[in-house]
Amino acid sequence: MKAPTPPLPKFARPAPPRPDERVDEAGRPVRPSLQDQAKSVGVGVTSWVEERVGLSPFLRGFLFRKVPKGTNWFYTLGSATMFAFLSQAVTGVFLAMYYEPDPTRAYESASRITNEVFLGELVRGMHRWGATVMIILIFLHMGRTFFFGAYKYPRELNWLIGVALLILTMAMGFTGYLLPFDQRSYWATVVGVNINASGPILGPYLADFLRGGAEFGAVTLSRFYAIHMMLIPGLIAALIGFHLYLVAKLGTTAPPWVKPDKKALAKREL
Ligand code: HEM
Ligand code: HEM
Repeated sequence: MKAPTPPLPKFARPAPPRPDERVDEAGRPVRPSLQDQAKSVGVGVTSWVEERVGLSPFLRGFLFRKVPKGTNWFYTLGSATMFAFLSQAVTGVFLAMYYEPDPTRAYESASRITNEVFLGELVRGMHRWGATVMIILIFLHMGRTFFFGAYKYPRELNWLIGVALLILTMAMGFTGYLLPFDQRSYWATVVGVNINASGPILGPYLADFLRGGAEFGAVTLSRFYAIHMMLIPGLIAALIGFHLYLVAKLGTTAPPWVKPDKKALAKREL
């Protein structure tokens, strides 16, 4: 008699038989077909990861979630903003490989990127114009969510996270602007920091924090560089993650001209 199989721990699921472990009715091993062998290279790797990570229910829920009738191109503006940010991150990392955050070297290193580094002019141009594109897209996306009433219950928190993302994105533009360290970027930043200093109560402290003391100098540049390269991108990435989690959890707002589908609402499908 066959020995009973020991019970699996509660949390474990029996693994499906692998192509090379299959047996026929008489219990003889079945040679995997060529197709099975080919599958085990690609699909095998994904299922190996999936069996251990278990992300597919989450991904399926996110990628195949229902969206209301009437969803149109305006709904792509959030994703477009996200891709602008990703493009900024990729081009920014390449710029950081050549850029030197030192007052005596910054201008020279930035012009070396434009004039000498292979494709440097293209990458720097993409980063410079990408910054403007991201700001335009974020405002258009904010306009879409405002005019479609997507800030109302239950999405108020997502709107507030959006406001934080807007402020952080503008702070990226401000901190990045100093980095080329030419006359224009230097004096524009001096003016910007002085405007901050004129704010009530916290203003002078914020200006001291940005300058790294009472005077503009080498510390100011490395501070702006660290804030631009690490602090704010980390915050933006984390907030985008939370923003998207809420979009998936709460669903998408229907356009104002589409009547709510009461049946779907009752079933909490939208
Ligand atoms: C992870 C993300 C990012 C990294 C690693 C990064 C890195 C850099 C570096 C190394 C520079 C100096 C090179 C240069 O001046 O050409 C720079 C410049 C700049 N960055 Fe970023 N950046 C990032 C994201 C952003 C974002 C999201 C924005 C704005 C929305 C932005 C706006 C700027 C601007 C305006 C400049 C000045 C460009 C110029 O005048 O040449 N950056 N960035
Ligand atoms: C880095 C900036 C941002 C990124 C990457 C981003 C990304 C997204 C994405 C991908 C969506 C879902 C698709 C869509 O509706 O477009 C979304 C929805 C939403 N976003 Fe943003 N967003 C950003 C900034 C903002 C800002 C500035 C606000 C408002 C102040 C905002 C408020 C919202 C709201 C309320 C929704 C829900 C829309 C709905 O239910 O129809 N987001 N965001």
